[in-house]
Amino acid sequence: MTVAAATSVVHASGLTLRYGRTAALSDVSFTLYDGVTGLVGPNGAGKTTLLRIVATALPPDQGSLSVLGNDPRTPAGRLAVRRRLGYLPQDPGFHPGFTAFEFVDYVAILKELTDRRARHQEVRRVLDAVGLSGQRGRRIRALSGGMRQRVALAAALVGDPDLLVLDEPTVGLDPEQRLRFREVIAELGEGRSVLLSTHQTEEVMALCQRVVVLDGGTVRFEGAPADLAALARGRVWTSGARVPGALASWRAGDGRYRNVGDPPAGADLLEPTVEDGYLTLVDADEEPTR
Ligand SMILES: Nc1ncnc2c1ncn2[C@@H]1O[C@H](COP(=O)(O)OP(=O)(O)OP(=O)(O)O)[C@@H](O)[C@H]1O
Repeated sequence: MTVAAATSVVHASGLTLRYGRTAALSDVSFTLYDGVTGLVGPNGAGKTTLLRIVATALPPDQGSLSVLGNDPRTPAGRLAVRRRLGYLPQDPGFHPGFTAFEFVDYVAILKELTDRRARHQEVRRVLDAVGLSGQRGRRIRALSGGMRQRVALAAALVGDPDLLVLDEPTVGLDPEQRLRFREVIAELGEGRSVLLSTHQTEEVMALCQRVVVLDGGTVRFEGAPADLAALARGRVWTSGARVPGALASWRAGDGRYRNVGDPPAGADLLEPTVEDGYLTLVDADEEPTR
């Protein structure tokens, strides 16, 4: 047994999935450890598809996958994974007539928490963890988008799972809620494994110990956020005007342009960010062609 296999929470090798003629994932391999891992990539990169596969909601066409030491290809393996998994899908499928408490309680019943008293205690605990204690009697249809997102996260936390799979958990949240959410997720990442997708590269820097960049259904990078940023070292500079040949060139708040690409001689180089590193790998303007 290799060291990675002994300590990894998820190990994927050669995952491939097609939707008809669309190759959503092609030969995807990665390893997930304890802590928070961010999955980033442009629209259509395959992030939701990969999260669904890890959460055992979708079987891959090819490739091998081990989740929490189980093989999700077998019914017993899938059951073992689902008992220890919290999954926040992109569309949690709320019944709008449920209250926040009723929805999370419903999920807790599906998670086999049969003792009513203990279950209700657990529902109150997870609603409290996401700061919704005061809203638990309100109907989901009357909650704001950010509150609904928190209800969905609470549902994913039921039973204190060892692995959390969160599909764009901070989408639609205001800056204050996003900070609070990040705090909750960072705490959750201590002693367990969290895999989350996000379009926010600053979130990766703030929250994640590791990052996986997916583009066009393939893994372009896997490692620490600082190493992703370092890919752009010597390739980020400022200028007074937009640089047409750069990979990316945008006007910053100070009126100067920040450019990523091949700098001209004598360029005014800047310290790269995670976003800069990401832009060296992924052409943000390119539409997926598969
Ligand atoms: N049910 C489906 N049927 C057909 N094609 C699909 C289906 N779901 C996804 N796709 C296609 O598979 C590819 C990957 O989609 P996926 O939703 O996994 O990407 P994503 O990275 O999560 O995108 P986004 O950032 O926009 O949410 C895309 O080309 C998408 O159009």
